[in-house]
Amino acid sequence: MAPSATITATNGTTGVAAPGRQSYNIALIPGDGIGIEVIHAGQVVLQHLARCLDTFDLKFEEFEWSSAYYKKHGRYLPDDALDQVRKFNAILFGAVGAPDVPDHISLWGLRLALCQPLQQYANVRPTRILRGTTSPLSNCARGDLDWVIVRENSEGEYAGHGGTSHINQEWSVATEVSIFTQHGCERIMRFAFSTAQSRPRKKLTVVTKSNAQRNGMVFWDHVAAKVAKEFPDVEWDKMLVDAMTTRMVLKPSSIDTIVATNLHADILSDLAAALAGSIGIAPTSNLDPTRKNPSMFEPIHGSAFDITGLGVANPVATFWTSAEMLRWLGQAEAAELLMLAVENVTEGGIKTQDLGGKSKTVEVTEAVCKEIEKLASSPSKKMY
Ligand SMILES: NC(=O)c1ccc[n+]([C@@H]2O[C@H](COP(=O)([O-])OP(=O)(O)OC[C@H]3O[C@@H](n4cnc5c(N)ncnc54)[C@H](O)[C@@H]3O)[C@@H](O)[C@H]2O)c1
Ligand SMILES: O=C(O)C[C@@H](O)C(=O)O
Ligand SMILES: [K+]
Ligand SMILES: [Mn+2]
Repeated sequence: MAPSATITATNGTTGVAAPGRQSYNIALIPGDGIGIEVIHAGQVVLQHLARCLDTFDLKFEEFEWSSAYYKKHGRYLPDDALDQVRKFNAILFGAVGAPDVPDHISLWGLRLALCQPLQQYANVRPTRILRGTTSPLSNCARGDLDWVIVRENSEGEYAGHGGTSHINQEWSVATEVSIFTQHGCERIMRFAFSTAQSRPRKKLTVVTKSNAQRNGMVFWDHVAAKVAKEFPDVEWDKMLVDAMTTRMVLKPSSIDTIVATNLHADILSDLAAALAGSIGIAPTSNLDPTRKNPSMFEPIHGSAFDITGLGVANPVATFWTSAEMLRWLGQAEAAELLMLAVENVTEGGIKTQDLGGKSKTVEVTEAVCKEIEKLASSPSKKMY
């Protein structure tokens, strides 16, 4: 058998391009609100891409797990949900959250109920300014903001430890305990250092709060320093999370790869997306780097109740997410072509309102499909 080519992906991992024609089974979980709108747009674009390139196949199966399902069945997922999704090569997820369900029920019922048991411990959130879009920062050129945020995705502030007692008493008490384990910290640090190593600048910032959080975060720093020794070619620094927000705004070009805890990175990544132009463009990969379980890909944003049903949701975050999914599956060329098509469209001014445009979700989707067709049939297709 011919050896497979190794491809370095922007999500900091290596995908393996198989020698023959590949077919991938994708589980679609659109979820709630605009999640449904953007995932269907993503499916259209992915199907079109596969058809135009004709080098691999995609098969989709949609799952109705959502807040509507919860209201009907009293739970977000059936008992065998994990067994069902394990049969797929990847999961494309929209968002979960409904105005009439408490947010902690929806998040723990669906997103965390999938990514935690599937050991998708690395949450990867690249951000950059796409062609034809601008940063709200006045002196930030396109190349000045090109980051990858690595979010610890299995423990920390999302460990699920805590409780409430003496409810409705004057002495009510609630705890939310952050957990930092050697295993969890080491694996995410190793992933982050190797992500930094795979990028041209080989530069990592470890975000912390070890001045105030004197146990977990001191431990986090200690593990970072230990793992750093395995990566002598990666230049790294450490920054308190509050100061990191100012650095992101004032000195964006000083940053390349970032690693932060589950909560810190959640907050920093929404900021990063906004600084790159909009939360409507930013992708997320929930990766199980061991590949024992399927990884899950989703736009960074939520279900956006305020714009649900208006047809104005930006599908670009889902398109970029889809490109990251293809890269993870070993289809790096298709991913490149998809991103080229997306940026040709944003550069051409076909943008939703969050990017200052007037186009609807469906218009952006159609424009990206047309662009894919053009690029796929162009004789210089090998240029991307
Ligand atoms: N991973 C997830 O499933 C996920 C992520 C974030 C929030 N949520 C849930 O979503 C619900 C709403 O949360 P929120 O309002 O804090 O965050 P949100 O990301 O849904 O929306 C924040 C703001 O950004 C805008 N926005 C988001 N995506 C957009 C897009 N694609 N195009 C244009 N504008 C977009 C929204 O209109 C809103 O004004 C809550 O239930 C929350 O728990 C889920
Ligand atoms: O914090 C979360 O996990 C929910 C959401 O804000 C996300 O970023 O996925
Ligand atoms: K999402
Ligand atoms: Mn978030």
